[in-house]
Amino acid sequence: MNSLFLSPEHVLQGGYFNSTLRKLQEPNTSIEPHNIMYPVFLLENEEAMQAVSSMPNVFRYGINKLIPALSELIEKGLKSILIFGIVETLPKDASGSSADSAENPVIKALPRLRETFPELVIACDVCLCPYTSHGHCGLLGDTGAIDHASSVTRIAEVALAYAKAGADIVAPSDMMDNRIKAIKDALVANKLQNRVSVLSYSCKFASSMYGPFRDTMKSSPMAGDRKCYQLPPGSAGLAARAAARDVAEGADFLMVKPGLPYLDIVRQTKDRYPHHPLFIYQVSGEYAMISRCGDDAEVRTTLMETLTCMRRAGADCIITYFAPLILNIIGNKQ
Ligand SMILES: NCC(=O)CCC(=O)O
Ligand SMILES: [Zn+2]
Ligand SMILES: [Zn+2]
Repeated sequence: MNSLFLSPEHVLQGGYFNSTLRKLQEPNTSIEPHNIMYPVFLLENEEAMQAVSSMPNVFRYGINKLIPALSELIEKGLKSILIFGIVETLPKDASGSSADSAENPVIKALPRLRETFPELVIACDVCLCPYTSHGHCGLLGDTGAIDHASSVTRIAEVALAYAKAGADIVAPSDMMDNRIKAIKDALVANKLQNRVSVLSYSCKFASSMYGPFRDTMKSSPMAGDRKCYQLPPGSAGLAARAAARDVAEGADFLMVKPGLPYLDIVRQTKDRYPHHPLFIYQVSGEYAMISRCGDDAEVRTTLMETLTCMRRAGADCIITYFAPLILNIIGNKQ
């Protein structure tokens, strides 16, 4: 009777009955420190430290508070960060001039971070929205629509300024067409091409899951939305073309953002570009959801399951506000 239901070639459970065997069944899904990048919010006021109300356990730091916080995390294994500058007193204007002025918090902090943490990989988000009066990611022309040529020129200028100040990676999140080529050209013209890489937010969707981040950064557009430059959530085709374009323009690394609802795009991108390390941005809305999914233990297991699935889908590195918690979890396991 039993044999009717147990045809040997259909028995799978013999292959995963203990944890070592289960690990073998999950290839390339381990979470090690180099698989994690930590986004940090950097304030102008060097002594400030503010909690982010919409994101539990996330803070905005002035550089003098950020350095000790990072030291602790680096001791636990942190390998890379992604910096977002926030201006509070510096002017926001039509050209986003505070993005790369001498007073910009990122420009000021980079030499100190570089010197204090020589081994840390420092990526800088490159966008105009935190610095423009209108809050759009590019510059606007007379009609109020994005002006492509001036936007790309300005984005490349800002990326170059961060590269010169000490960034290892510049990460344009603006989604203006052709910016990767403009940035690569600027790096080559300044002989920085072999010590600065470009992480393209290649497949960045116009998602509703950026809400807590925009509160934090005060970077919502004053009017309109970003649907004319970020990708429509249902479009796998545009995501494929955007990745292809960025690869052709010389992107070193690709990204899919947000993460969890877009794992099909992660797999599609990895399959087409297996030789380009692929990042996922686990965005603020994902952070908020997982943070509230249950008690501490449930948050931890849900988080680690999510990261495992992101790795399974093809992600090499996950940009996540959970980095401090992840370092604790994987540190305790080893
Ligand atoms: N350019 C960076 C983002 O838009 C981050 C979004 C998020 O964490 O919600
Ligand atoms: Zn932006
Ligand atoms: Zn953005």
